[in-house]
Amino acid sequence: MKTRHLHDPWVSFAPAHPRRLRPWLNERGSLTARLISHSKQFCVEVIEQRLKPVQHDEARLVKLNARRKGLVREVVLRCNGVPAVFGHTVVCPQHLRRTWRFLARLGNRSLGSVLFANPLVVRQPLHFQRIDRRHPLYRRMATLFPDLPPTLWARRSVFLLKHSPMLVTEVFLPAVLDLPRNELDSTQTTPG
Ligand SMILES: C=C(O[C@@H]1C=C(C(=O)O)C=C[C@H]1O)C(=O)O
Repeated sequence: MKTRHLHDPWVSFAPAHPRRLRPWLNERGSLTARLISHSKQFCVEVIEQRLKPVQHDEARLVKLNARRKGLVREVVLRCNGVPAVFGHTVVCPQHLRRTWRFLARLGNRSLGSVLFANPLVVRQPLHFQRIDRRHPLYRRMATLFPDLPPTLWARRSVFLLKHSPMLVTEVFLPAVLDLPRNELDSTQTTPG
């Protein structure tokens, strides 16, 4: 069922267009795995991982008092050396001591390689938003990438482990559309 909340710009359905982006937006498995399967070379570039203020809607999703700082991990997922996805992950610091303690040692390994390997991790539904310079994540990306298009598609979801939430937001850069299709795409193309 499609839901659009009056004051929440994140929607529960992926857009129909751009058509070539849909398989990426709708990917329910690891985005890392999909990027790897579509590129010759893949790497995670960690931009920063530290305590910093987070947006109120993010704080609410990770059960963080909005006046406190969250642990924020920002990465660029590069395919064949080209930035393809900007990853922005938020957790409440108190959950770093136990549930999400692996984050301290993750480094430039993909978060997805750990999350999707743990059967106890539950992913809540994805939500989507087309962001522009009015959104703080877009403005953050503008400091990292020259010549951004005026709008970018983003998706986010909460990963739960022992009732501790981790909010993962992924913003898709134009280079994703240039990645070659592969044999999986023909079986997984979203109809319509
Ligand atoms: C959740 C995943 O992990 C990816 C890797 C990230 C990281 O290393 O910080 C962040 C966002 C994700 O795109 C995934 O691969 O699906």
